[in-house]
Amino acid sequence: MSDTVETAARTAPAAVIVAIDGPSGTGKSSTSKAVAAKLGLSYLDTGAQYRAITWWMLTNNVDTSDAAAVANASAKPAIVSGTDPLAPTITVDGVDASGPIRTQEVTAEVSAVSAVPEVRTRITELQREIARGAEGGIVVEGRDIGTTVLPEAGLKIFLTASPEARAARRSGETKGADVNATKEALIKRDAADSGRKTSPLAKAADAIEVDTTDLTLDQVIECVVTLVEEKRAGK
Ligand SMILES: Nc1ncnc2c1ncn2[C@@H]1O[C@H](COP(=O)(O)OP(=O)(O)OP(=O)(O)O)[C@@H](O)[C@H]1O
Ligand SMILES: Nc1ccn([C@H]2C[C@H](O)[C@@H](COP(=O)(O)O)O2)c(=O)n1
Repeated sequence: MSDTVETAARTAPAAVIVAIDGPSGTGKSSTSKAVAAKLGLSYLDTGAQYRAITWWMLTNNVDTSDAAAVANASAKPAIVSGTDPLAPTITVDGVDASGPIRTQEVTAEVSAVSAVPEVRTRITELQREIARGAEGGIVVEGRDIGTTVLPEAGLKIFLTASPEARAARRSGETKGADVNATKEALIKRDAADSGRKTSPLAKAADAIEVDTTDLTLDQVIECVVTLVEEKRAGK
């Protein structure tokens, strides 16, 4: 090994896999992106992948209430995720899907599609492949990352927040949205995601829970950055 390579190997922080799970609207995406950008890690939004496959089902007239039909079609779409935290991307069959996957229509159907075991197997394989390929480390956010997708993750965080705080945050994004209706929709989606048989939304036994109800986004980011740095330092 040359001196330069040896020095780089000694000084480069160890590649870490960070799993960030939690219910809807707890701040997983905002926190994960910011933490990954600050620490030079890759970033994977696994919810976007489930949304992408749901969008494909809807645009290809697959009945999303028919689990067998969804299972049969689950291998068809080519889903590609870009992992730069400053510009994450998602394409389906080569088409940019970042806008269409955020529609109400997709949000309403994504829990049903993501509960189908064949869909989970397919998307979980993609996620593991991406995490394995992220040589500098990665922050992966979702619902079952710490429990099922990457149980070997070096650091697992489970974000929570009260339904009221989460609804207020979401309503702030869509001006004029009814906070109570938003809250009911969040609670319904969490119940479906927690209640499904295959790898439900759950906190891993070794995850650190961070209640973000009374924290600003900056405070949550700082807290997670500190936890990653401590992990890298072997504390
Ligand atoms: N601690 C916080 N305080 C105030 N607002 C926050 C906080 N965390 C996140 N937000 C805001 O709440 C909204 C939802 O956050 P975000 O999309 O990161 O949540 P999420 O857990 O990824 O949600 P989902 O699972 O539905 O994708 C965003 O508008 C974000 O800016
Ligand atoms: N690891 C994951 C990530 C997401 N899902 C499902 C359940 C969510 O309701 C949906 C959309 O996720 P969001 O964009 O809101 O983070 O995708 C899942 O089952 N497992």
